[in-house]
Amino acid sequence: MDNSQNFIPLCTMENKKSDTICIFGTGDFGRSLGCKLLQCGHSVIYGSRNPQSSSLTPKGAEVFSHSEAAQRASIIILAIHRENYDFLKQYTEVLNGKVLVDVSNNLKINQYPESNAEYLARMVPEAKVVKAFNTISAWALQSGALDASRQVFVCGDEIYAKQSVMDIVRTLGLTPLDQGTLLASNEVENYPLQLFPMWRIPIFICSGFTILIFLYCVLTEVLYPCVTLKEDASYLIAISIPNRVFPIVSLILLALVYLPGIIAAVLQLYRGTKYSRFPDWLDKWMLCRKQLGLVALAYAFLHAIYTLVMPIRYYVRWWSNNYIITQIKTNNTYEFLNHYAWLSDSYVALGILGFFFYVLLGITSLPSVSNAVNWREFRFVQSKLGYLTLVLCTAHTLVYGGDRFIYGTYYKWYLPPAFVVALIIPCIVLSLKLIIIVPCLDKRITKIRQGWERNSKS
Ligand SMILES: NC(=O)C1=CN([C@@H]2O[C@H](COP(=O)(O)OP(=O)(O)OC[C@H]3O[C@@H](n4cnc5c(N)ncnc54)[C@H](OP(=O)(O)O)[C@@H]3O)[C@@H](O)[C@H]2O)C=CC1
Ligand SMILES: [Fe+3]
Repeated sequence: MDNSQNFIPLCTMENKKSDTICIFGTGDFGRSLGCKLLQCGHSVIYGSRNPQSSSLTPKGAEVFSHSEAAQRASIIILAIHRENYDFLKQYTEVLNGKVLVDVSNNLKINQYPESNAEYLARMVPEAKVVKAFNTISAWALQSGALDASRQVFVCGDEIYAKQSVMDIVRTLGLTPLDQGTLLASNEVENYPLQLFPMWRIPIFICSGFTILIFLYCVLTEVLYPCVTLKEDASYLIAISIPNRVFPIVSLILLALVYLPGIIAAVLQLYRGTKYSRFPDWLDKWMLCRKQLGLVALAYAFLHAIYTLVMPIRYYVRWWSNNYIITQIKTNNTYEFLNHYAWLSDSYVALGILGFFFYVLLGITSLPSVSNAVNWREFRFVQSKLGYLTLVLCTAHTLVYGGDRFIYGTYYKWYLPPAFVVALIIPCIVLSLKLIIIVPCLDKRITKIRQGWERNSKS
């Protein structure tokens, strides 16, 4: 049966606003959306199980039975839970050719084998099902607090139906994002249920390293002196230990941003082709590199701030006063060591430059900035400047370590393992990168990446 005559695409704003929009369900979402539609100049009617007793519906909207309401409109928004869709079976006739907007969400990701919108399309095959509005909450529609969620994902198989819904979305001051056909509805329905999916692995890795290194520092710098020397060094927990943890974790995370790219290059070199899938773990790792880098930047920021407050710390002031008083008492002047001045200035300079490029990397990863550069420029900044940052930060840590070990007046036995932990991954990444950029390997990898080389291993 051809029902295309039943549905007339809405082309102009004038048509759009005069066309009646029907909402099935007078619950929270139905009422909020209806209210917003009325405010924006649309004519709204409701379809309800109990048209007489629906007293909470917004002023200016009439409430009818489902079949009567459906007859009066060409667009019907279903503000009803999927579990209650069964009643629609009795109205398939009147719903033929109408645009049915599915706004439903589920309680769990992939709760049903097929998406709610596909389920609806199967139940009312002659209707034009469009998925929309599920990412906007009733509360946000009511209170106008739409700052965080102005985007409305829209998908559907019928292009005109989808276009009409997108036009309505625009008249509400929201931004429609075309997600394609109903095949995308599963993803659209899962979207509001996700909790920072791309951030999970970075936060997990970062928390793991933070806890381990923090515990190591507390054990060696607080508990060990407490047990062996009966010394209370617990004040170190507030600033000294975090300021050891943040740079170490930051450097490790920055190296972990570049490690998957190197593993991928080694794999491609080994396989001799790019036409072969990476293992799943590598894919996931590659996808969360930006988030890893941003967490690393946050830790670098903390390290910078913690370092800046050093001079106003009681412990540091006491230590430096004591140092001067000791010289006076012993009538002794410690000589100025030129190489020591060089060493300490070098690690500070390397740290400042490393931090500067770190921030630059963070800024260029912002969508508004990355949109302003082309792909090659973006790759240049993220890759070349990224490696430069890694080199500077690794050098900063190495020189700082050298400063402590060679000339430091307070060399401690527990520092070398901490430096090894901080430097091992960055050093692996940098050495592998040095090997990969050897001209013959670099040429080969360029060939592979441009698809000129395929071999039997693919
Ligand atoms: N609340 C929110 O913030 C959001 C909700 N949604 C989606 O909107 C839909 C509605 O949610 P919400 O308004 O919160 O839910 P409510 O429970 O508040 O409202 C659901 C409405 O569905 C109707 N209904 C209930 N049972 C049946 C049935 N057996 N047969 C026919 N109609 C029935 C009722 O309307 P009546 O009595 O008039 O028939 C009821 O008011 C859901 O699919 C939800 O996932 C999407 C985004 C955000
Ligand atoms: Fe530092």
